[in-house]
Amino acid sequence: MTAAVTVKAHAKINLTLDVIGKRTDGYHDVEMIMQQISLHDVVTISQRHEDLAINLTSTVSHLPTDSTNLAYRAAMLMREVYGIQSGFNIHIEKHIPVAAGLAGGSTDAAAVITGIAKLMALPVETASLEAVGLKIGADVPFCIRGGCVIARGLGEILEPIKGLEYVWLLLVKPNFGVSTKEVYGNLDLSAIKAKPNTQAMVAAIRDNQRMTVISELCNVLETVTIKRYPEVGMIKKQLVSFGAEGVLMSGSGPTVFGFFKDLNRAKLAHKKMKRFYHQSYIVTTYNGEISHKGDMKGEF
Ligand SMILES: C[C@@](CO)(OP(=O)(O)O)[C@H](O)COP(=O)(O)OP(=O)(O)OC[C@H]1O[C@@H](n2ccc(N)nc2=O)[C@H](O)[C@@H]1O
Ligand SMILES: Nc1ncnc2c1ncn2[C@@H]1O[C@H](COP(=O)(O)OP(=O)(O)O)[C@@H](O)[C@H]1O
Repeated sequence: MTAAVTVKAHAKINLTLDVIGKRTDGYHDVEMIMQQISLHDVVTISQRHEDLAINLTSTVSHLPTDSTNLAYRAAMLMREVYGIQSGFNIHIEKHIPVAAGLAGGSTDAAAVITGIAKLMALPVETASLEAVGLKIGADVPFCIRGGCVIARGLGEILEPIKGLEYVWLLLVKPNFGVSTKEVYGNLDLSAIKAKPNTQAMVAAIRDNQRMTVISELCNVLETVTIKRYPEVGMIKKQLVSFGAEGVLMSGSGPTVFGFFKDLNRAKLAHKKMKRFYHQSYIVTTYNGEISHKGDMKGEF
């Protein structure tokens, strides 16, 4: 049996995000296009033969190492669902900013689920692992699937689509985080004026119509987060003034991403934004190892 498994846990952005309605359980039905990006954590998992403990370590001191860490919960759940009689050591090399709208916690949980399945050579289908992932959070099934999808339902009904081709993006995370629960909780569906056109975005991605992709960027959760944190709107304007062709907040925020024509323009804007926001990263879209041209964790 393999001694340790290492998984790259990629972050995501939302190219569109629509909320269709509120459900009776308090959750919301969504329709959104999710795209993985090159920025990733590195999650290493090994089996503990001596006990049943989950021993989690990470490179950042403020990240919880107990059952409030989604990666920890994922390991507990895998043990329970598949009757695994051993513990696990999990190490997270953290690069994705926390509480940022980039699915940092969800992707670590997804990496633990797929990592344990591989480590233990479990004969399971991806769909079963996604069902386990949904018990942790709405974004976890997508993080297991990867690439680019239209996500519906809570975010777990996944329709894979052709991914956005290699695009240079600058991510800027303000120096605060937001709670996804609070953002959905403060959403007033009747106040939403601009809704995404999911099919128009799918067609623009498929046909590689860059300018149409940019004009179709739309996230209804901006109505909540930008109202509460005007700084997010200011970052969008700053990115445009520094050369971004299109800008949008990812997920519930507060991270903003901007599209850049080439790496040089992205680097110029990055230099300017980094003076105010140390958590800013040049990244690319990510559609799997084969099509990807490098290994960037956001080191620019
Ligand atoms: C907004 C999005 C967009 O991709 O991402 P993030 O900004 O979190 O990255 C997702 O919908 C977030 O997914 P995720 O962060 O996994 O959500 P969960 O942990 O399952 O839920 C956190 C809270 O958000 C609310 N929630 C979440 C998903 C959903 N479809 N409807 C909801 O109302 C619920 O109040 C829930 O208690
Ligand atoms: N492995 C993890 N990485 C990041 N955050 C985590 C992790 N486990 C639990 N969390 C918690 O989950 C919350 C949401 O973080 P994160 O998943 O990064 O944000 P988002 O859902 O906005 O993408 C934070 O309060 C954070 O403390």
